[in-house]
Amino acid sequence: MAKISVIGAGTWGTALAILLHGNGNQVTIWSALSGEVEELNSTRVHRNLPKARIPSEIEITGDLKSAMEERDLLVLAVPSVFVRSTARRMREFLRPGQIVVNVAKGIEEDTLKTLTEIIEEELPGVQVAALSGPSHAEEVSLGLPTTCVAAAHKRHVAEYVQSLFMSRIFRVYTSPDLKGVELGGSLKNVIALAAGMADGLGFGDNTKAALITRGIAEIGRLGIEMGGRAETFAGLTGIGDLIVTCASMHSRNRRAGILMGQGHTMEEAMKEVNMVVEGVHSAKAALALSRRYGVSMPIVEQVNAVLFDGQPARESVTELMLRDKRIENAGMDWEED
Ligand SMILES: NC(=O)C1=CN([C@@H]2O[C@H](COP(=O)(O)OP(=O)(O)OC[C@H]3O[C@@H](n4cnc5c(N)ncnc54)[C@H](OP(=O)(O)O)[C@@H]3O)[C@@H](O)[C@H]2O)C=CC1
Ligand SMILES: O=C(CO)COP(=O)(O)O
Repeated sequence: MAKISVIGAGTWGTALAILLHGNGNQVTIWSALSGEVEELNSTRVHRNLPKARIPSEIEITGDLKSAMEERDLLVLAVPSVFVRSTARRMREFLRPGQIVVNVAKGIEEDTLKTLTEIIEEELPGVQVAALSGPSHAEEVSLGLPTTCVAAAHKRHVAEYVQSLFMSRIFRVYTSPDLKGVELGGSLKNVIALAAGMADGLGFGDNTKAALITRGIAEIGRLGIEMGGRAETFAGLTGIGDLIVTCASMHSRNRRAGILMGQGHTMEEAMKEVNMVVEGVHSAKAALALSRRYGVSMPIVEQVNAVLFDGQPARESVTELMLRDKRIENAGMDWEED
């Protein structure tokens, strides 16, 4: 049995806390918000997971010091925009040997850093990992079979995280490709916004398949240029997570995209979804990275135009359809005629 604290009491943090408790670990949930601590302590149910009871053995606290004391593993589950500030708050309580596993998906807009890079910067010397994959909290909390990947620079860190999360309903693979795993998990949210917009516009399965396929091509092009491995983008944290996020009604990004496709503004869509829509926070970073690395990302460009330049989603589709004619795979060509 390990002692684990989940730092962040959102939908995902809560679902993972219940899973880790079910695996026989001693689990604490910490929230930055005192109202949330009180609500969860009194109801023992997260508002977005109404069918999943939080067992009474899980302590829920707003005291970060006590939540970090003598813990083997710290699961960082706050939205990406709070990762830096939360890691900074954790610095004075972190002890040697404690492992931090990040489960949020995003890229910092100002620095273009991945979330584990931010954690390493704020918590020097920490052993860090990322857990990612096609995994909606709503389904994990119901015990529906799910697969994820634990990625870390060090094999023993990845295998430790694997051993704690792995269960009958939650299969965990390991990967040394931390960069690729994190990029796949954050960039797919931007493409999922586009898939939602297509749904909101009333387009069909052909359009969805096109966005998923061309979307993973964009993600892979950038990810490989940044040092990620091609195999990772063909795996659970790449195409796997992209498929679930573009197809599932649980997806916050897809739902926000649907609303925008129906004509709502980005602000209206985020308010209506009322949970973190990470693609909106990662879209500018994705575009900036595509320019920094000289990689073409036409879907990401169009999502940015809709989000930030007021371009109607329907116009973006036309722009994508009428781009210059090209070969499907730039790495492939004919012998000269
Ligand atoms: N939900 C899912 O299925 C999955 C989510 N993820 C990732 O996990 C991360 C968290 O998502 P999720 O749990 O769904 O998000 P939610 O929207 O459910 O929860 C966000 C949480 O952040 C809290 N919060 C608000 N302000 C702060 C602050 N200053 N510091 C720290 N926390 C704060 C919110 O409190 P309040 O509600 O009171 O505002 C809320 O508890 C995201 O990066 C997401 O992409 C990854 C895989 C699956
Ligand atoms: O990352 C996720 C599933 O793997 C969650 O996606 P959404 O944030 O779009 O719900």
